[in-house]
Order: sequence, then C-alpha cells, then structure tokens
Amino acid sequence: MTFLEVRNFGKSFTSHQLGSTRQAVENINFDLDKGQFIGIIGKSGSGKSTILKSIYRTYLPDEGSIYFDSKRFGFIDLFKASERQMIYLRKHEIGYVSQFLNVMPRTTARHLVEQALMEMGAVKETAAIRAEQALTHFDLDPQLWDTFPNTFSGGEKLRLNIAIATVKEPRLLLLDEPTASLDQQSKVKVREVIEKLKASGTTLIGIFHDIEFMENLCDKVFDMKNKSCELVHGG
Ligand SMILES: Nc1ncnc2c1ncn2[C@@H]1O[C@H](COP(=O)(O)OP(=O)(O)OP(=O)(O)O)[C@@H](O)[C@H]1O
Repeated sequence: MTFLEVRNFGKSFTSHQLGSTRQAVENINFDLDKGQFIGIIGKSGSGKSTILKSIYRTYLPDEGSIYFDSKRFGFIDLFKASERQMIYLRKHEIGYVSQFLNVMPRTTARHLVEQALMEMGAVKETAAIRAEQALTHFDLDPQLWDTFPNTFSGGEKLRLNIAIATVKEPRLLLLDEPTASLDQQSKVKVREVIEKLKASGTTLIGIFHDIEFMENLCDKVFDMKNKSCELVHGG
C-alpha cells in the first residue's frame, strides 16, 4: 500500500516588498511505498527544499495534496491536517533534518536527545543510555554533551540534529541536505544510520548534492527538471 502520495503539489510565495507572487514549484507528483527512499535532485532554487518543508508543513502548501499513512490518523492529507495533528505528527511520526539546528535554546545536547527519546515513550534511564549511544555514534565530543549547541560548529550542529531526529525512529524522515557540511567519516556514519532506519521500515525523502552518496541508497530518484521519477537499480 502507498505510504506517501504527492499529488499535483504546487507552492507560490508572495513578496510583500515587491507586491508580487512567484510560483516556486508546480505540478509535482510522486508516490512512495513504506520503507522506500526517494532522492530529489535538481538545480539550486528548483524547489527541492520547498517540497520537504511543505510535507513537514513548515510551509503551508497552496495546491494539491500529500497523503500520508499515519499510524495515529490513518491516511491523512497533510495539507488539510489541523495544526494540532501536525504537532503530533512532527513529534511522533515525521522527522526533519536540515543543515540548520532549530532547537529549544539553553538546552544541552544531551538533554535534547534525551527529550526526543522521552517524547517517544522511553523512560528517563533508558533515554539517558540511548542518548549517550547516539551522541557517541555521531562522534560528538563528550565534552560538548553538557553544553548548549548554539556555539557548536556547523558539522557538530548537523550531527546533533541527525542524532535528535533518528533516535525517534520516525515513520517518515525528511533529509534536507543532511551531509552538506560533514567530512567523509561523518558521512559514512550518516549513511550507516540511514541504512539501519531503512532496514527497520522507515520511509525517507532526501535531498543530497552529493549524488554519489545517494546513489546506492535510493530506490527512486525524482528529478525536478523533468518532474519524473525513476527507479534506481541496487537501491
Ligand atoms: N520562504 C520563502 N519566501 C519566499 N521565497 C522562497 C521561500 N522559500 C523558498 N523560496 C523560493 O522558492 C524557490 C525554491 O527554493 P528552494 O529552497 O525550495 O530551492 P532548492 O531547490 O531547495 O534550492 P537549493 O538547492 O539552493 O537549496 C527559490 O526561488 C526560493 O527563492
């Protein structure tokens, strides 16, 4: 059964400064089965992030629908979901990782990961153990665990971001260039976690500029240029 259905999706932005509206993306269609990984490729400004942000409802979409097979709400059109439903889905079912850290201020790295685990129902002791495992896996220096991440380097923020999103083992994970500022070794770690999540049934949508990184991971590639989806062999 289809897990995610993007139908005739479009989004435009209005500039109050210019007093005009610009169509950022239009007529996007693709499907995903549970456990599949789709990579989105296309030139800068073609609307890749806009698609992900609209699925996560950071942006309010204005055309089409995105049906998501939610454990809690059944097959739900994310564009019509209430704000309350979206808050639940972001907490429990849909994860989003970007290059930017957007977390509660004055909260330590350790606490952020623990909190993510407790939101998923882990008790404090289990959350504490699993948080340390995740921070270790993503090579975050233990000296940083009890500090606030606002002063972390770009790569450190990103690794923490990935740790927070992946410990929750979301049903759908949106990856908006999660390897952008990572070195080769960290990319390998991200890859390992993506493979693990995929094997456990997580459905993923990812934007990567590093096409090589994407190649053997994806089942499908959606090309913004011709708005077509192709199956990838060996994904
Ligand atoms: N919040 C916003 N307000 C106004 N315009 C926006 C907004 N977000 C995106 N856009 C515009 O929508 C278009 C698509 O942007 P988007 O970030 O989705 O592209 P992208 O393909 O992800 O680009 P890149 O690869 O450079 O990250 C761009 O022209 C961008 O300027």
